[in-house]
Amino acid sequence: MKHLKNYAIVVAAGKGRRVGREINKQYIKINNKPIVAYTLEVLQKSISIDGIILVVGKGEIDYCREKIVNKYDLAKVISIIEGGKERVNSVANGIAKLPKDCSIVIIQDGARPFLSEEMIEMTITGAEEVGGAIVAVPVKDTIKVVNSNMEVEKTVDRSKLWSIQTPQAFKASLIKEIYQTLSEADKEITDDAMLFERAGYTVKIIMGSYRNIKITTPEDLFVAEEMIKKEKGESNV
Ligand SMILES: Nc1ccn([C@@H]2O[C@H](COP(=O)(O)OP(=O)(O)OP(=O)(O)O)[C@@H](O)[C@H]2O)c(=O)n1
Ligand SMILES: C[C@](O)(CO)[C@H](O)COP(=O)(O)O
Repeated sequence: MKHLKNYAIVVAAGKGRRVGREINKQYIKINNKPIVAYTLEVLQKSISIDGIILVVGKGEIDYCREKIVNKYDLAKVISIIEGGKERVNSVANGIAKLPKDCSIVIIQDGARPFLSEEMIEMTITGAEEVGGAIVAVPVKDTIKVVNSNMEVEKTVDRSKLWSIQTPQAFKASLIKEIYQTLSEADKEITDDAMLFERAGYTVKIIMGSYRNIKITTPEDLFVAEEMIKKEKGESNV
């Protein structure tokens, strides 16, 4: 029987506008290493990942091959390809490049460098069991619905609300089929599980970590720097 494999798609083709730096946020260095290299290193180390497809911005392929993949010995990276207009289009480009022997695919934000090997293992197991599994944490704040006049309409019951992260893992056969139905109207899709849910498939929640932040605004960069310093024993925090 043919041995089936698990592949990761790392999407790093965004512009990082909200961080507001001149370079794309995934290449900002923390402790002298680009953010996306931290993300890729965890996948490289995972015994459950056989190969990685790295999706990057227009004109960034050569830079990524030289300054990220070769420099940090990321030998599992099998393709570096160009992304699309929205995140969902970058994921679609990655899915189109999946090798035929792919059993489970893990989709990971390049800008979320604190994933762990345990999250990878648990989402793969969850996807094998029910089709899809995503990492998430319970919402901590009180959540209110606010109208356009900045007045509170109501307070939502947060007991069922979870904040969604990556990694997100799916049976490759199902996610390939779903992404074939993608249309222009799907540009509002903010994670891969949304399409999976819409198609009626089950998505299991795996407990994530409040450390597993996405670098979205300048404050996240500060927090990420402090967490990395602390891991290396260089901080008083
Ligand atoms: N067209 C896009 C948009 C986003 N991403 C990736 O999807 C992840 C999550 O996206 P987000 O944090 O929204 O990144 P940006 O789009 O870069 O941020 P911003 O909206 O601030 O410009 C990031 O790793 C980003 O690089 C992508 O591959 N292709
Ligand atoms: C997929 C994701 O990380 C889940 O939180 C996120 O939705 C992607 O980024 P965005 O900031 O919502 O565009």
